Amino acid sequence: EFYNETQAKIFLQFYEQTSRIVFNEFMEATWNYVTNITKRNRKNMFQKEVERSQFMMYFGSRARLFKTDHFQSPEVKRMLSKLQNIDKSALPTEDLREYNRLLTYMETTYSTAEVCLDEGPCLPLEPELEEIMATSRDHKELLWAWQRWRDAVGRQIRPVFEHYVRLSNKAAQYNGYKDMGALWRAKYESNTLEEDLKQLFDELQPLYLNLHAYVRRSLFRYYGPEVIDLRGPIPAHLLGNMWAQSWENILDIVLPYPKKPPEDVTKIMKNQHWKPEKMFQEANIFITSLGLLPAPPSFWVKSMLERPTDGREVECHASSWNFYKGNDVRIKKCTEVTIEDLLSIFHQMGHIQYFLQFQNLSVIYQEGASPAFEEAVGSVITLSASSHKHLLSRGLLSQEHQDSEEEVNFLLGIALEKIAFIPFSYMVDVFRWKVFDGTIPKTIYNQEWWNLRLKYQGLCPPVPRSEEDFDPGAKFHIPANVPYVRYFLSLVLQFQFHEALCRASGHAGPLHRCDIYNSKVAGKMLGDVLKLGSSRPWQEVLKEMTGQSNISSKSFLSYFKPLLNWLVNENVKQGDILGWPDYSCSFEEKN
Ligand SMILES: O=C(CCC(O)(O)[C@H](Cc1ccccc1)NC(=O)c1ccccc1)N[C@@H](Cc1ccccc1)C(=O)O
Ligand SMILES: [Zn+2]
Repeated sequence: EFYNETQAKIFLQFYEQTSRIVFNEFMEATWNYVTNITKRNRKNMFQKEVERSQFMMYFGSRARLFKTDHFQSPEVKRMLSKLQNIDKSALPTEDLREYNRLLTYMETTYSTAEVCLDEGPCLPLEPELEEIMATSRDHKELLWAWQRWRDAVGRQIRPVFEHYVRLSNKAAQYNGYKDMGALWRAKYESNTLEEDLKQLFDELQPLYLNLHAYVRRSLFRYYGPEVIDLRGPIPAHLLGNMWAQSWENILDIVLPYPKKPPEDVTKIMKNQHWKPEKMFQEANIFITSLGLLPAPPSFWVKSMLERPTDGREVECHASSWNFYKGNDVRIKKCTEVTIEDLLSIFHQMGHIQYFLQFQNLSVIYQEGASPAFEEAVGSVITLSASSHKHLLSRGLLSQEHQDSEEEVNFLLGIALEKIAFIPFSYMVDVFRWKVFDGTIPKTIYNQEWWNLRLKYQGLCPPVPRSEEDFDPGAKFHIPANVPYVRYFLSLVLQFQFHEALCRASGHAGPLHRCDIYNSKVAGKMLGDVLKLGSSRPWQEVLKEMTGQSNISSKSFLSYFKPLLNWLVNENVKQGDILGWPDYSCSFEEKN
């Protein structure tokens, strides 16, 4: 019955006013729960979630009634079509209650899990277990933490995961998609997404294969032939990270020129008595130096910058929050004083900057141009912040210049974070898309997870796995129902942004020496992208910023070109092969 455009505009106006209130109340209730996990707060969160879903159902179903074909305004068309995708809110009430119970159970199990020593304390993931995975060089201790975390989390999530999958697909179908993977992919407004992803992955593969071979050789030297097979996959507990997703913490083991070790920025931060608040101020200083918006006063009051010491249970995985009310934006992070956490804070402050820049847009457009844009904003600033030039200018390094060998050491450090992340960030949703579309049935979830870990990352489990285990459940985004391919696309996009911002700031020379700090030109270029939110297709936004309308691996490859030459040389010198033809970590004869 609503046909004409005028009524559509009135309908959207009405949505505009009411949605801010509903979303604000929902965000407050969710925030109260994740920063103080109690029964009462959970009940209140569920109540607000039901109200939000009823609200979305009302507007989502009415938005479908408009025949927009002959509407004049593309804006009205775009807004009405975005309103129609209401995700889980499309579920009937009983299914929705069940789904929310499952989601909260999985996320809370992950957030409150800990591993107890036979006698004495129980260790949570952050910071204790992550600290062990990052710093221990005893492969038996690493195995202990790796295996016990998976026992504590993955095994608890396994029984409910198939119900989560079933209800996710039901919700997707109510929204007109064949399964939840299709709904997630639709967010990228591209009908060539999967081919584009595959092409980007193939273009980056030579970098990864050479890094993998080089790291395997280094681990072979360090842990010996009983642990490492030079023609096989690498055991997943030896890479300095609970999920082997980024390997920067084992730079000391793999350092190309050990006689010229880089300064330990974490140690310098601790010597200079850095505190979490100062780390956030440091990121704020960088961002405002670009002429972008500062974190508002309420940010410093309302955020949770450290794990509380009053015994409250909290969700520690870092996240940034928009409360759709004036300038109320917050970060929740259990910050430790380390360089890794400082860079993670830059990532979070990127999300905050997006919120601040698009806050005058319609609520419907208050999101990134694509989920990859949201993730790339903070990470592109991190690329400048982690440069030798920047850390030196901020007093976090004291050694003036880097000779060519020190530069290789530096580039390898960045490669351990960024290149290692390529296959992991690609495969997490390859796994979930196959689970959603039924290619991977529930009987072989774990076996298929490890088949993909072997195929893409060249890793294997350090001990035999079974279908009682559910190792994907040990990674936050899977119990938390957060899509992951956004980080793969962000990995490529952040270098494309970096090159464009560096060029705009007048940088000349190798990309890895660029620091856009203080560049108002770069800041304006970035701000103009963020102001658009999701009001325009991301391809148009990218074209305006970089001149290209497609995501391209060219910038990523040119950033690491100097290192690739060195790695290829090194691997040839060592006679190392690329890949892992011995496809298993045979446990028997080694341990
Ligand atoms: O998970 C994160 C950082 C958290 C976040 O900022 O991406 C966070 C994830 C999250 C948490 C709870 C609910 C939903 C998503 N995302 C945000 O806070 C966020 C996302 C979109 C808009 C606004 C905020 N990083 C990923 C990948 C990554 C990114 C960058 C460097 C290293 C690693 C990881 O740790 O595996
Ligand atoms: Zn993020």
